[in-house]
Amino acid sequence: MAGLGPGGAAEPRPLLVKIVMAGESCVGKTSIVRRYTESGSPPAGSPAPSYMATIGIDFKVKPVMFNDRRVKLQIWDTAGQERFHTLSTSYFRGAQGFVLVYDITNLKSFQSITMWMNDIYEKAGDEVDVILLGNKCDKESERVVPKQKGEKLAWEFGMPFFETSAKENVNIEYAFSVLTKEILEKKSGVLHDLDVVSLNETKKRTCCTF
Ligand SMILES: Nc1nc2c(ncn2[C@@H]2O[C@H](COP(=O)(O)OP(=O)(O)OP(=O)(O)O)[C@@H](O)[C@H]2O)c(=O)[nH]1
Repeated sequence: MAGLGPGGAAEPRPLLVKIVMAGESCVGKTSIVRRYTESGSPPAGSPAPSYMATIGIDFKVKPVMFNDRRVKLQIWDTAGQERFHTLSTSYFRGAQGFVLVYDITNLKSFQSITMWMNDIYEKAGDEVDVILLGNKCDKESERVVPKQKGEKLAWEFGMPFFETSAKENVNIEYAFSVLTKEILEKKSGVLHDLDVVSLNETKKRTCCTF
């Protein structure tokens, strides 16, 4: 149900948007979600934490405002390891948006993007909004995927593209704001209304790492 605003008027419920992170293992999906949703993330430039693979699935909620409307971004962080592929892609259904990530220092992660797009189309349909991120752009000396290649692939699929660094906090907030805008401008009519909840709330469900 709707809550009461400061003047006693009924406030519309927040909109729920389901976004799924996708891409190969170790490209930085969890780090990107943490950077975006956790105010306590290590300052840009901190040493990279040791890698802990996501096992199964995990989600966080990020409250944002869009055109004076409260929105809850429910961001699902899937495991990139091959052995979790069936489980991870089963969460693609019902998503309104995808953040598809490769690592600019890992050619295989870039070459797998077309396969991930096929999974997205198959499970979520071809109308869904997707953005492509070339992550770890702070590691310029180890780059093996030129920026132009990322731009070209994104252009072929008709999706926005950004190079990002979860470590240095480059383009993370901006990339999510572009995706949120695309989703809400196109699909606001079919998004779910939710009960009013605190906008400061950031929930974490299962976090299974080893
Ligand atoms: N230099 C640098 N390292 C990063 C960046 N993003 C992530 N890393 C590191 O890359 C490793 C893998 O990051 P994760 O976020 O766990 O990768 P993931 O894609 O979630 O991996 P899975 O859970 O296996 O799917 C970790 O050691 C991170 O600290 C970045 O932007 N720059």
